[in-house]
Amino acid sequence: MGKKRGGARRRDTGKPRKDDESRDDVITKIDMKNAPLEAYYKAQNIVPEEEWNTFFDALKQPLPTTFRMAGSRQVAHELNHIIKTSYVPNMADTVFEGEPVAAPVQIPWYPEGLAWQFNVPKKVLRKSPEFKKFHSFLVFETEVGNISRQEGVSMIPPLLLDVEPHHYVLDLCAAPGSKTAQLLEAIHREDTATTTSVPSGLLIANDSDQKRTHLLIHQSARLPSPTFMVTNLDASIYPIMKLQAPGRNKHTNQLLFDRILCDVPCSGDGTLRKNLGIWKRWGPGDGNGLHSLQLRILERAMKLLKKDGRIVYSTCSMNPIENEAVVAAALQSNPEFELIDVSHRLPELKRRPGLSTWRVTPDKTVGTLYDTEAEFTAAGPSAAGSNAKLAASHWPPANAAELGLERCLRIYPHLQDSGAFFVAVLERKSKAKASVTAQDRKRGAESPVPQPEAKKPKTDATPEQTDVTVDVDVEPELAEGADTPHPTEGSAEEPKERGPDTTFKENPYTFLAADDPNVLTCIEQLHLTPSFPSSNVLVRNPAGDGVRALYLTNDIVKTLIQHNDYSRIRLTSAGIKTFIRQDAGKDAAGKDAGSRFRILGESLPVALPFTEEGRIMEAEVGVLRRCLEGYYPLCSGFEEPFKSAIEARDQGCHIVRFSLASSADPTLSRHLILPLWKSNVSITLMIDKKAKSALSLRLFGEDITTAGKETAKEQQAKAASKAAAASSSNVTPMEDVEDTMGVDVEGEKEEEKVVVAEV
Ligand SMILES: C[S@@+](CC[C@H](N)C(=O)[O-])C[C@H]1O[C@@H](n2cnc3c(N)ncnc32)[C@H](O)[C@@H]1O
Repeated sequence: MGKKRGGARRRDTGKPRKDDESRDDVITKIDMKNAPLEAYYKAQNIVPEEEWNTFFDALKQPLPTTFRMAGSRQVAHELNHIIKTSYVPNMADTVFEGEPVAAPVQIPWYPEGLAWQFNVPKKVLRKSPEFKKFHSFLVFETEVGNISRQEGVSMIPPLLLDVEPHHYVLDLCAAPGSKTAQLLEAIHREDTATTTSVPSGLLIANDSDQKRTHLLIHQSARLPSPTFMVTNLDASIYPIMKLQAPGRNKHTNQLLFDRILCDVPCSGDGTLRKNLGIWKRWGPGDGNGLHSLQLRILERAMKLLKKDGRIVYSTCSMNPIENEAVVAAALQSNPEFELIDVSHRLPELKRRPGLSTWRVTPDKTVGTLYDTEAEFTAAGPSAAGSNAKLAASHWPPANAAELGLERCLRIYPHLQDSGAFFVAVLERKSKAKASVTAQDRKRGAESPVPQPEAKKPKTDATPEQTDVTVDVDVEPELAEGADTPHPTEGSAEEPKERGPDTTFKENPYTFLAADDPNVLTCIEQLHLTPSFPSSNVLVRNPAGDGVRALYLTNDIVKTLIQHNDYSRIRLTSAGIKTFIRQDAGKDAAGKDAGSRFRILGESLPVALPFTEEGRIMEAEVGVLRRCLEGYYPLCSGFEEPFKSAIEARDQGCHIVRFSLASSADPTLSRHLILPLWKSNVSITLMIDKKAKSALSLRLFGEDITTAGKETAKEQQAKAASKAAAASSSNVTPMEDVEDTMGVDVEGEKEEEKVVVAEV
């Protein structure tokens, strides 16, 4: 299950739970102090002096719970309407233990009012009937991917990246994937509630931590996409991939991106309100140490970007060494880039400009800070912490004032009751504009361009070697500060070419021929239309194994897989698992019915546009109710006309359009399309039990599923035994220290998700 966040906070009146005693993040309000942290940020003047106390007090307050509506736009608006018109009015006048409790409110700056926040103690969520009901709704809708719990400020970078469905997008440090999900939604903005579009774009989510890449795969399962790939590489040496040159069979181009998100690893002190352990362990060395990696990642992104492309660089740290210093150094060495003014974007988001001056300390007590590298060097070896590895790029460059650093966004907790965050939006300019910028910067730079001491990306000076001709415009690498040639698309350097990675243990990715018997069988059994992209079907089976699952990709994902060694790019996932072969059990005569392909429930929106309309069955909401109430309702038990219709169908996968016209809630879609599996005498809905519960709550206002009823019984029994134990020991039972919504983006998700149909 998902990691619990901020969950280890000790209650004001209670002692820590036994299992909390060994944890370093268990901390009370009284421990929320760190003298070096306070001295450091005061010295950086990150907020005006008169604002300091408000700012610092806000850092000690519990962070509100925030969430946004995810999934297709139609479902998002539908659920938002339900929250606004049903749940919020219901919670509006809640009084708990004599105190009024505020209902959730929409986050004012988030587009279309699709994000919310609330701040109530956990016991309110558990004990107030109004909040409890809302909490269940959130938990279930989060489980099925219609709601994403995400810190409010962390929603900003993808919004400013301006992703469109045709863009090639790279998320370099992506895990656990809350921003990746937003990027996927942007690529899929043309999707309807029932059907997934097949955008021409691409999203590669990368993380260097192999375990965390699996969180990305899990996260993306909530929005199945044929455009999606996951890689497991060090972002600072991310390789250039090859792709098919249009119309030239034996030629490849280098893959450059329209949009790159660098949400880099950072000290995380912007998350002090929820990661309380940071109060104990924060030191200036964290940011100093991360600076070089952050800079190498941003500079690598710059090499991978198309001309006129956009990079968003972000951290959840307030430290200028991890923020403005990184951006300034990267701009210095890549003069064709500039910071974009986004002051008109998200107008209700309260923000402060980026800093143009900051100070650096090698001393963990923050006793001395140095304004320039020269001052630090002059202090000599006797200065505290002088052996710290500091580079010129830690300090503001001489021409910092000309870099437009005030265009960066700094978000602080007291501005709108949020976490702290830093965002910079950079664009690679076209030649004419860039040469002016470069000349200006050259003139402005009084000192040599600062470079970090720490290791630089291991890059060759030559473009990528390929086994076929590389069809790209390659220009010499732009000299720092030079005013002559500017790199064009395709000029990125390539880290040393590596051979296949033998340590990489994933199964291979093999495209099947369009007339492969497995593809033809799948098309025939599921009645797919001729428009089905049968040449974009891949399998992940080791050679010789029978074909079980078929994955679907779009064209760009296919060409990338075909032109790049999957182990070299450490490709962990590509495309979307759409069809699966399933044993059909016995037929009516008791004979083995063989195996048949079925559509995975969560991938139905991908397959639906290719399904013959005439094969979709129609049913009333009563049929759905029975399918939710029992695991395997008998075909013979349904009312006509569905009874005869289902009995006439073969064993295997069928798609049903349920009419919700008679549903009491007018805000719901009028249709719901779901896959079911027919065995010899019964049927079952092919969605997981949590998706069934979410659907049941939405349609019937209660969880009528068998699993839901069993869980409710277990919970009642647990509560009764807790109460009995408490009354016998005369002690109030300790509240659980669970995450308020039970699940977050790191939570594990079961297989399939509910699909709500178009009105
Ligand atoms: C701030 S987190 C990213 C959060 C993520 N963007 C999200 O919104 O869910 C930073 C991530 O960078 C990864 N990371 C650390 N060093 C890296 C490197 N050299 N290359 C790629 N990823 C790296 C970490 O494993 C971590 O998952």
